Order: sequence, then C-alpha cells, then structure tokens
Amino acid sequence: MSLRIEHITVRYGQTTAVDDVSLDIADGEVVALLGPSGCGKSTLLRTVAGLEKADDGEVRWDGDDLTGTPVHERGFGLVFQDGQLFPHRDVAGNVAFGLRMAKVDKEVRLKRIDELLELVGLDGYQHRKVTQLSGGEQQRVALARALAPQPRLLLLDEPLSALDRALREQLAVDLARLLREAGATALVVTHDHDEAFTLADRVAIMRKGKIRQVGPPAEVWREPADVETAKFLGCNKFVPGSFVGLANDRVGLRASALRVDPAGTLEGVVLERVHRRDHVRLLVEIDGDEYEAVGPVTEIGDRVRLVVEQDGLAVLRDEPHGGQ
Ligand SMILES: Nc1ncnc2c1ncn2[C@@H]1O[C@H](COP(=O)(O)OP(=O)(O)OP(=O)(O)O)[C@@H](O)[C@H]1O
Repeated sequence: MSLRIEHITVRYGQTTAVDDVSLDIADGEVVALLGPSGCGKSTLLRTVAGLEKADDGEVRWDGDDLTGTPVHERGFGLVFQDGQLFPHRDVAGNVAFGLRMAKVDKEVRLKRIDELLELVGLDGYQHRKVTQLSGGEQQRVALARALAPQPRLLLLDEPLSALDRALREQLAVDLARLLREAGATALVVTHDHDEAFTLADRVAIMRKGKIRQVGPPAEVWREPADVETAKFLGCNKFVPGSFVGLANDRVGLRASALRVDPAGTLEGVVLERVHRRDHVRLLVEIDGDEYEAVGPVTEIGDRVRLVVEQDGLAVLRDEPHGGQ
C-alpha cells in the first residue's frame, strides 16, 4: 500500500509548475510538501489527486499507473484550505457524504459518523449547521468527511492556512495526533514550516518546481541541503562553523541561535532591543558584525555574553565553492 510519484512534470503554457519530481510515500506515513508560494506544491498534489494532468511521468499506487483513473475512483480523500463543505447539509450529512456514495448501510454510517466526530473533537455536533461553525470547526468536519470512507491516501492542501495563527498551531498538533490515530497515509501541502514539522514523518522541500530535499523533520531542520533551503527554514545569517564551535565550513544562524547568558563564550554589545510576545529580541555587535540574539532584557550599549542554542543552527554541507 504505497504511493509512488515518478518523474512528474506539469506545464502551464511556458511555466513549468512541477519539474521532474519523484517521491514515495509509505503506508501510514505523513509527508509534508513544504515550499514558498508558487513553487508547485498544489499542482503536484492536484496531479496526485487526478485533478491535473501530468505532461510527463506517472503516479502509481502499489505499482499501478493511475493516469487513466478518474479522481473519484482513486480512493483518495481530499481536504482543501477552505473545507468546501456542503452548506445545505448538517455536520452529519457532510461527514456521511462519502459513505452514502459507497452505499454503506445507514446503521454502519451513523456509527462511523459518531466515531469520526469524536476523533476530530466534535462529539455531539451531528445536527449543527455547518454555516454556524467556526473556521477551525469547519476544517475538522472537512477532515472527518475525508476520513469517513477510509481513503487509502489523504491529500491535504493547506488545510489550516485559512485559520488564525493561534488556532493553526493548536489544530496542527490535533491534526498530527489524529492522522496517527487514524493510521492515515497522507500528503500535506503547506508553506508554513512549523506546520510541516509538526505534522510530518518526512518533509519534502520544494522550490521552483523541484524537490530539493526530503528527510525527517529533525534532519532537514538541522542540515538543510543548501543555502536557499536554510534561508527558507529561518536562517538569516551565515558564518564559519568555528564561530559556534563546529568544524563545518558554513553554519546558518536562526534568530534564536544566540542567547544572552553570563556563561556564554561569545561577547558583544547590545545595539537594539525589541519586545516580542514571549521573548526579547536583541541586535548585538560581535567583533564588528551584527547578529540577532534572544534576551533577557538588557540596556542598549550593555556588554553581554552569549551562548549558542543548537536548535537555532543549521549545518550546511561543505561546498567546494563556499555556497553563498
Ligand atoms: N491553472 C493554472 N494555469 C496557469 N498557471 C498555473 C495554474 N496553476 C498554477 N499555475 C502556476 O504554476 C506555478 C505553481 O503553482 P502552484 O499553485 O502549484 O504553487 P504553490 O506552491 O501551491 O503555491 P501557493 O502556496 O501559492 O498555492 C505558479 O507559477 C503558478 O502561477
């Protein structure tokens, strides 16, 4: 039971939206397709769904080429950014949709609806109108509806991006849990790295129509394949490894890489201070160069010591020409 994307290319006129992409998804695995706007993520997902036709390459399930298989016969569940619920049906009516199509008995159907609503945290919502639900609740219903017929693969296109930040963070955690509980095999498209890293067993980084790197979240976070990927994953400064005590040629620093701490070995002078929701962000001069750092509160002009936070670092593989 596995999906294989083989050398898929999709063009729109002069634009190559997806450029020779190959990717496998194993049974029960959640893979996130992560990349900036316009990199081709949705086009690739839509091609897997059968909503878009590939100019080249194949999408296979258990070895079978799906090229001639229409969307509704692929056995895949789809969830889009805005849920696309049926407004005239209640919650149960929406969740039941795929089960009705599959001619599942009413009794079994009702039981399955109850199970799914419990799974997505909407127990007791069966007869609520979907137009009277919050955005987060609507997305949960969309997810329950997609999961109901037990699809062999779940395709999620920016499932949380219509929601506000706080709700998105909470729902990403819930979604990760319920994909695991449902044992779902899923491909999730997102441009938000926090979301991708929360949800996925593996993250595939996409840029300009190509997959640049695939790996477990911790590995991609720690060792981006190149400088562009490191920048996309939050690195805004690149230094020789020796600056942070590593042997690598080049290391990317995220804003959280340096933290003021009297035990630190680096020394600098505070140039600027900004208060953020849950921390203080500083601009510090070290040996004539400027770096971001995380506070405690200090005064402009203070001399401070700084420690290096490993999570804030990205190690770049040594490149013969020195990368950026
Ligand atoms: N129907 C279409 N006709 C023409 N060009 C298209 C069409 N759909 C997408 N494109 C182009 O293909 C490229 C990839 O688009 P796609 O929507 O797959 O990117 P994306 O990574 O999903 O972006 P976003 O995160 O903004 O949705 C873009 O340059 C886009 O303008």
